[in-house]
Amino acid sequence: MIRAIVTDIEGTTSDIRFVHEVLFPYARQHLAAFIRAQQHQPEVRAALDAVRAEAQQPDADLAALTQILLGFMDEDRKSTGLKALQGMIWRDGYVNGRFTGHLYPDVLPALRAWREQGIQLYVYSSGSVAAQKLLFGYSDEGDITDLFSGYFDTRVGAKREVASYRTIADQTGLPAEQLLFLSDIRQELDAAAEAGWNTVQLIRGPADSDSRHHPVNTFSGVVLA
Ligand SMILES: CSCCC(=O)C(=O)COP(=O)(O)O
Ligand SMILES: [Mg+2]
Repeated sequence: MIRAIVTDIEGTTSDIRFVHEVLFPYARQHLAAFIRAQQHQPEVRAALDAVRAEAQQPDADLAALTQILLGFMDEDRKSTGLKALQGMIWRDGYVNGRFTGHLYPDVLPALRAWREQGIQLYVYSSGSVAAQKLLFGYSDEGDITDLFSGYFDTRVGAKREVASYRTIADQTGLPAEQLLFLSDIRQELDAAAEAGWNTVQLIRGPADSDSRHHPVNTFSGVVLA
């Protein structure tokens, strides 16, 4: 019996185009000015140090860091330091009404129905936990963060690593067979399945013929065993 559902964001609850055509360009546009202005804030300093370590450039100055971060963005690298900075930059965009977090129309009714059935809901995304809370806090449908019991990001590990799903299971306090992961990416679902989780693949675009995961086009197609 499924007792908790963990959902991915990009391509699952929300359109990839919102992330790649709205969020990522906004972060790119504001990156240099943001790190120049906020470099002494402890959480910004920590993220910049993490980027220096990841890039193996311990002495990188702000100009070098900006180039490193733009390169990480170009390769859509799921760098924890980059993701932390993107989340901080997006805050202004959400708060000032420049954009709202995209939600497919089938998502909110399903999340509400699952909560009414007593199922716990969690988020697992490469976007930082702060960025996840912003997307759902300033979503197209308003603030829906009260639906979620917790949020996980790459600090528990990468989404294609089996160990990440074992860590999340430990943190929910539930056995793997009572957990369901929703994602559009086959390799993430493979890792979750190897950790013993149930999986369902969201197919918001073209079919994935190589996948062994149960495919659905919308959250309303998710059937809980
Ligand atoms: C929190 S929304 C931004 C998502 C993001 O930065 C990203 O890299 C997409 O990651 P996901 O794991 O949701 O595919
Ligand atoms: Mg995804």
